[in-house]
Amino acid sequence: MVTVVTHPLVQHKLSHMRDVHTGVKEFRELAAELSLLLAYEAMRDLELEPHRLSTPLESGEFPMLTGKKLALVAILRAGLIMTDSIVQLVPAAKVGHIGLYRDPQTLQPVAYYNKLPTDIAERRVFLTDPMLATGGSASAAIQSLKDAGAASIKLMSILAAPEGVAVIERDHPDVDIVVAAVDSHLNDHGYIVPGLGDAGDRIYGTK
Ligand SMILES: O=P(O)(O)OC[C@H]1O[C@H](OP(=O)(O)OP(=O)(O)O)[C@H](O)[C@@H]1O
Ligand SMILES: O=c1cc[nH]c(=O)[nH]1
Ligand SMILES: [Mg+2]
Repeated sequence: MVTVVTHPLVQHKLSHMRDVHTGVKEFRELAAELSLLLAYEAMRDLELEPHRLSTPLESGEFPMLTGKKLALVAILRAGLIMTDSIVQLVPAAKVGHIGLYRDPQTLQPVAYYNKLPTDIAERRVFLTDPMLATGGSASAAIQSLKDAGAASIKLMSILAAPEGVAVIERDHPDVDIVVAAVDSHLNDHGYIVPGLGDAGDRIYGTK
């Protein structure tokens, strides 16, 4: 299932991220803010259970998070900006990292790092990468999460191409996707059009 978050705040911030005139500082801030808004949607179905506590006026039962513990997993590099932001909302979550880069010629993902919480199998996993383009990187990252035992995985991206969404639906039909927009198509270099350019380079100022 793909959820496109159409909230005006999300769409407004995304348009600023797309703008070629938006500089590194603002791009980074927007990515972090958008990540919080996407997490608000992606975490909508977290379970609550009543907890007894006293307000200054009376005692009662009030809802608090329960159920499975959480893990945030970033696909390096660009996914880091998202986990760094979202962990503010769920400070008890563990954070994992999967290092992948996309070979510019073949567009195939190349793995270079993997560090996941040892109890990932018992956690609800929120995998972050701002860009879902061909879907190769996200599909490989989901496979390595499953190989490590993860059974509940949601993918959070800022922008997707229809091609990437189709790859995840084909390879991992059990994984829900939350995005701010699904764009038109990929160009010959595997870039999302109209897109926002190279997310990693725009976040870290490497171009
Ligand atoms: O869906 P795909 O076609 O696999 O492309 C998407 C990947 O490309 C970008 O990373 P990149 O390879 O530029 O690495 P970086 O984050 O280190 O810049 C992006 O952050 C995704 O991980
Ligand atoms: O458009 C794209 C495609 C892959 N990676 C990016 O950062 N941007
Ligand atoms: Mg990049």
